[in-house]
Amino acid sequence: MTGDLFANEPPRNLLPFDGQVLLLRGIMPDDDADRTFDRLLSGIVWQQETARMAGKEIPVPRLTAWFGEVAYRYSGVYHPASPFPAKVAPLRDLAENLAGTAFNTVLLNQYRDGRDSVSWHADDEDVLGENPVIASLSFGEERRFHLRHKKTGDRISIDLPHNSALIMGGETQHSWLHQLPKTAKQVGPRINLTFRNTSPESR
Ligand SMILES: O=C(O)CCC(=O)C(=O)O
Ligand SMILES: [Fe+2]
Repeated sequence: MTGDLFANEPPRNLLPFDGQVLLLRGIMPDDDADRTFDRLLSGIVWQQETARMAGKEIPVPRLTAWFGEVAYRYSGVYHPASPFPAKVAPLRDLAENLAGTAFNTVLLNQYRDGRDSVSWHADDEDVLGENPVIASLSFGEERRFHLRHKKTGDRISIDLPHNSALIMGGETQHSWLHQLPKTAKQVGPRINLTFRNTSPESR
């Protein structure tokens, strides 16, 4: 018994228009969520990717990992298919159940502290198809997530707690950008898994 009067309410759409964003809390028992966080932090081979900006290779302000049943290209880098490891496979099953759709790729982000971030973007690559459903699982430190409408400038702010899932669907990626800004607060690491359904890319 959590004492939360609304614990069993269906989640409501957090966007006012042009898409659907749902936040689901407590997606697994707390012990499992804590264990999942520890296992991902220590058991995933985290990469420091770089992005080319004004002719220079700049380290992206977070660590990443990628797994998928199909090859994928992001930031111009070709990633051959790489099967889901045992630590991630059950999380895919959970994401599929929560979102009601199948996923064949996952991008993991580790935000080591408040200096790590992801800047404004939409997950609108052609290989994700029209109106993709994306399930984004959060473990570890709570961080704030922003959405900004591309035309109206409307802004939405959502705190993403440990052991939660953010499901984005409908027109969200056409109409809205999202970011996870840096914070001046002293914060510990956060891990995010972004499950997607991607069409295969050829080299
Ligand atoms: O960390 C997050 O919650 C968002 C990550 C994200 O937007 C992405 O990987 O495309
Ligand atoms: Fe994204």
